[in-house]
Amino acid sequence: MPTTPLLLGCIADDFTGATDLANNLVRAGMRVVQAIGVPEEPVRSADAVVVALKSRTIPAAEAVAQSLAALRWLQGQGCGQFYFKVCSTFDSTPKGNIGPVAEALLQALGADFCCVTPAFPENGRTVYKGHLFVGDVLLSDSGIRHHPLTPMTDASLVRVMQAQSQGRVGLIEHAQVAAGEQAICARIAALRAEGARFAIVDAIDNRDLLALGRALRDAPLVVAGSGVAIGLPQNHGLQPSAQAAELPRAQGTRAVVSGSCSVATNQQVKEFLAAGRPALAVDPLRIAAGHDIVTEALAWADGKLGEQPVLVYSSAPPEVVRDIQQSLGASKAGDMVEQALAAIARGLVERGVRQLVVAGGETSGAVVQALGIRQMRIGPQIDPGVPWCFADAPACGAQVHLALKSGNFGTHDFFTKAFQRLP
Ligand SMILES: Nc1ncnc2c1ncn2[C@@H]1O[C@H](COP(=O)(O)OP(=O)(O)O)[C@@H](O)[C@H]1O
Ligand SMILES: O=C(O)[C@@H](O)C(=O)COP(=O)(O)O
Repeated sequence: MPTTPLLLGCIADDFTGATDLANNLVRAGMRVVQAIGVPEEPVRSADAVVVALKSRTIPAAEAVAQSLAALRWLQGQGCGQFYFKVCSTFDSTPKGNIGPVAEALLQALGADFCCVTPAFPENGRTVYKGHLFVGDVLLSDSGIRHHPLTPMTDASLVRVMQAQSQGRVGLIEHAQVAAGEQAICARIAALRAEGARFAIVDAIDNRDLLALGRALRDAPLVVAGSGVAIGLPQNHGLQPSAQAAELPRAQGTRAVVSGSCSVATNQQVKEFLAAGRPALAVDPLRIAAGHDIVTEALAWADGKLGEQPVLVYSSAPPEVVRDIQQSLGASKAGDMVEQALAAIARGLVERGVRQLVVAGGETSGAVVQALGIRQMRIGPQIDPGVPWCFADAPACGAQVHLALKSGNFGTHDFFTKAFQRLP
């Protein structure tokens, strides 16, 4: 057992999501350690641990098994409350994995109900009447409808969650959330009395999330994007803190590896190219044809690494991704590209890159695993949802600053701005 029990035990379904959650907890006053997979040793000097899984798109039974293993470890650390971090765009397949994992966690905790909301207003994710908006448009009209692995075509979260769950899904509407903690608690009690297992919760601004956080003080489980995290540390007397954890000074050369095909990332790649910076495109069809893309990319990087960041990317617009998936299959194309980019990232760190931005959740998972990283310290925020982190990368015998950027997060100039934010 650690010296003091953890206040919050978190399980994130992907690696960028985990840093996003850790970032919001740190800003709201918690000391947070992010573990890659279930840790083998206890964590000391932390209020919360975020266990990062890569379970968003794997078969539901595997996602359940991994999440339960994480839960057992967190329970062993004395955690009093648990947080299942899902994507702010509710990315999931028709078979899950949000519903099956949430139900398994509830059962393991001996609980019968939990609130579910991906709302993250600071990043334009709001929920109203149970419908998820991304910026000004419904989820189903946003770029997420073209996601390579988890295209989201229905904005009704009650419907999406119900399709993945055995238990009944209800709704806590904005009027109740805006009325504050007591009204939310009353609505939760009513839904539980009606036999609902889940409630999608409307939230359109941080005030809503803070009220929801207070109402969830005694909830055993929360299923949410990172937004709700801003409202939980207050329940332990912790105050928001603008001071992110300090990280060591940055060293080495800089690189960006991007496997995200999301709208924001495509724009960030475009802006990097337009500035005439060194960039290399990776073509999935050439990987499939047996070309040694990894050696080619690293040979290219040998001549380019220096003062300015380099970019290696497979990011592409939806019509190009569609063609590639038609010829290779979506899952095979995804795996191949992830493995290639992960091997390239490892080669870049072996060549002295010590400041690495990775764009894409699945891509980040593959890169972090290839670097052998087990734990990350969370540092200053670059943009909402994306902090710098610092980690030992034992596979390369190095320490590295890493920014794991969710596909749709970050401003257009993220791939250059990020490096200016490091001490
Ligand atoms: N050009 C491409 N064609 C097909 N699939 C691709 C291409 N580039 C990347 N991918 C795959 O698309 C998926 C993108 O997911 P991810 O890395 O999670 O990004 P995001 O954070 O934008 O969702 C990954 O599995 C990646 O390997
Ligand atoms: O909640 C979010 O949107 C992010 O934290 C996240 O999980 C995004 O996933 P990717 O788009 O796959 O990076």
